[in-house]
Amino acid sequence: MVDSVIKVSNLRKYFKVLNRREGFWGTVKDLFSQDYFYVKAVDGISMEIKEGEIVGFLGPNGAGKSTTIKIMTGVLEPDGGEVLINNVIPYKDRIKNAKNIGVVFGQRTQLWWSLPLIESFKILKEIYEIDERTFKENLELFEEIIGIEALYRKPVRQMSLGQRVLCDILASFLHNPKVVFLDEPTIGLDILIKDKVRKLIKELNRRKNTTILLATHDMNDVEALCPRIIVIDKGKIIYDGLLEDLKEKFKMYRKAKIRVGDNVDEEEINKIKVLLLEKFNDVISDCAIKSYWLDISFKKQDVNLLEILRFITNFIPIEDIHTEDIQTEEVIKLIYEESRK
Ligand SMILES: Nc1ncnc2c1ncn2[C@@H]1O[C@H](COP(=O)(O)OP(=O)(O)OP(=O)(O)O)[C@@H](O)[C@H]1O
Repeated sequence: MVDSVIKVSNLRKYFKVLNRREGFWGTVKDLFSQDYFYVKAVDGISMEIKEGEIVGFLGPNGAGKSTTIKIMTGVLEPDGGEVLINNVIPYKDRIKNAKNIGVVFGQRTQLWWSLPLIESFKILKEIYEIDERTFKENLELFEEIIGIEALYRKPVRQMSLGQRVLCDILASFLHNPKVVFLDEPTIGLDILIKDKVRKLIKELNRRKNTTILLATHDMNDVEALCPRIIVIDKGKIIYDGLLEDLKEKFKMYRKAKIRVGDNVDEEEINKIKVLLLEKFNDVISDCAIKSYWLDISFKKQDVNLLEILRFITNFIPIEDIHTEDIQTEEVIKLIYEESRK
């Protein structure tokens, strides 16, 4: 049986936050204030992730993803519950935990800004006590997967964001950790580099059987890398399972993209949107306006698309229409909505 490398049970982390007042005198009064409230950043999370799994960790802003990762990496101590990363309690044994894990925060680098990349790698070799053979083997593997030898002499500050992220990912795998935490690794990257980053993550996971927890808002990351996803909202898990199963659950939804005539102005499109949502409020889950397009997500067994089209043409002309299955992004949105009902 494959072991669980990440084990978390009823994990909790609450932040005490001051109720701040406005203005100069408000700030002065705040200095003596006891008016606190608690933010339940992580509110009873449990999960088990097995060796070699890549799991997408999703949730809207402020859901508690980074706080959970900070607890798993030993940066924060939880207020309750249990956490074991490769059988180590991270906040109790930070050094041992650090040897088991790799971390990449998309917006920050762990590399030395002014040093050539290879020097950063050499420092990491010393910090993590990587033996010569492992170091050499990993550099050869990295070379084989993405060929970055040309970057070795380049200081990190001279790299493009994409090059920097690729190097940060490599650095996080250099000491052969059991688990790698990736927090928004593709944020701000262009589409080609995103693709390269995803391929690199996939290949490193395949070659090294590393467990990866990937926090992201980018559904293309999820599609490309994560068979399983854990979705959290307001500090609680609202879905833990296969992405495919979740899509199956919402497969009754379809999306119609409807192009209205050029002579229809924005105000009219907005009016139609309101009317549509009124008339089909049980079956249309979402209606967005993008330039001259109306993007409508609807439950296909409950309404015939022709009914919707007929309704629209009562008011404005339609020039074109495409239909497609609902995308992962909308599926995730639906699960957020369902959990908040
Ligand atoms: N140091 C802190 N002090 C007070 N509140 C905090 C602190 N860190 C996080 N929070 C709050 O805890 C909640 C969870 O934040 P967290 O950063 O974990 O969310 P997230 O899911 O990572 O969000 P995002 O996708 O925006 O990064 C938020 O309400 C946030 O404001």
